[in-house]
Parts: sequence; structure tokens; C-alpha cells
Amino acid sequence: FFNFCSARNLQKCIVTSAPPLVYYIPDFITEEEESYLLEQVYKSPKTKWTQLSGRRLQNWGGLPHPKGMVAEKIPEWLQTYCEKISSLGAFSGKTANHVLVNEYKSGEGIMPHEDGPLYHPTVTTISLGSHTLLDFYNTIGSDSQEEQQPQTEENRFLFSLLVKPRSLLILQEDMYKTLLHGIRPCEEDGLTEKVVNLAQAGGVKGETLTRGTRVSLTIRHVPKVIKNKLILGRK
Ligand SMILES: O=C(O)CCC(=O)C(=O)O
Ligand SMILES: [Fe+2]
Repeated sequence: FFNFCSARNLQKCIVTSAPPLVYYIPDFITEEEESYLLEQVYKSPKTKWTQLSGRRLQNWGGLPHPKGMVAEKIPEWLQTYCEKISSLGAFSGKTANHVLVNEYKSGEGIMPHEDGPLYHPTVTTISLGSHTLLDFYNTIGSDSQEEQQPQTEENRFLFSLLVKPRSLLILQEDMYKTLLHGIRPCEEDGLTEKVVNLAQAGGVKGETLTRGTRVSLTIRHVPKVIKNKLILGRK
């Protein structure tokens, strides 16, 4: 993969039909790595899971907080990928120190949201087990010429990215800072011209993809870290 992810090949992975800046890297990991990672995810203690409406998650590395994250050691099986992705330059020379593992059953999703200011403004995602469509939206109030229009989710929807299993997706700049992203809770995805990376992701217009269970590894860098819990109470 280091071979594949040369600076030149990375340039080719930019999704030019999306706002700046999206990299979509197909087959970033092998099927063996995918199986191994899924095995590790499902081997984690039951208590590591938090059930939310429409997904469940594991948080690794600590809880991001405005005052700083109390850093926790990331297990080796995730640390490897934190380092690999960081070595591509995704976090301006810093190493990722936070991983969110999300599991979506078919028909589950995540509401449109921003990842916010606690992270270096880059999110990198490895997908395991199934594809999904990641949908992008304008933020409320940003659609100035159409102020008459009610700002429904449908009206704010802009485009989607197809993310296949084993791919790496990197979102930076406007794609991180000014747009919302979410995953519709559905069991099937029709591939239309609204999917802006169809060719890069090996999708065919008109095709319908059936969702299975998808596990995503959302790998980020939290700049503000507190080494020792005791510091928390101090000025
Ligand atoms: O599962 C994904 O790819 C998206 C997850 C996400 O947006 C998040 O955890 O903030
Ligand atoms: Fe997110």
C-alpha cells in the first residue's frame, strides 16, 4: 500500500467532482486485513460498545473535550492504521490519536452533522464489511438565494460519495469544515449522478447496491491532549 499511496497516486485519488478536498482510495487494505480488523472489533469487550439510535460505537484514544482529551493508549491493531494514514500526511505531520468504530446494520445510519472543532480538520475513514453512501448537505442558513425554500434535509442535500469496503476516505477543508455529512437509514442504495465518485469507487449508474453490516474506523487527530488526569482540575 505504501507503493500505491505515493504522492502521485494520491493526487489521482482526489475526487475532483466534489468540493475540496476529498481523497478516495479504493482497496486501501486487503481482504485479510479487513477480516482481521473485523475480528478485533468484535473481540473487544462488550462494555466497549455504546448503543445509539441507529448505530453502535466504540471510542478509542480518549474522549475529546474542549479542555483537552485525556489520552488513552490505542490498541496495536488500530495504532498500525493510525500511523499508516498519518504517514500519508493526512494530519499535517501529526499522528492520529483517536478512533471511533461505528457499526451500522443494514437500514441504520447517522444524522447529518459536523465533526466539529475538537479535531484537526481532517477525517479519515476505513470501511469494513459493506459499502455505504455518505451524503453531504449545506448547513442551515447557508443557502442564501433560496431563503423562501424550507430548509428540509432534502433541500439541503448536495451529493453523495460511494464508499466501498476496504476503501480509505479522507475529507479535509470545506468537506470537513463547511458541509454536513450523514448516512441515510436505508437498506438499498440506488447509484445516480448524485454519487460524485462513481467511477473511482467502481460503481455503475443505475445499479442498486444492497447494504450489509458496515463497520467504519473513523481515524482523527485531537490536537489538545492532557497527559495526566490530575491536570484536569487545575487552572
Ligand atoms: O461511518 C462513517 O463513515 C461516518 C461516521 C461519522 O460521520 C462520525 O463518526 O462522525
Ligand atoms: Fe462525522
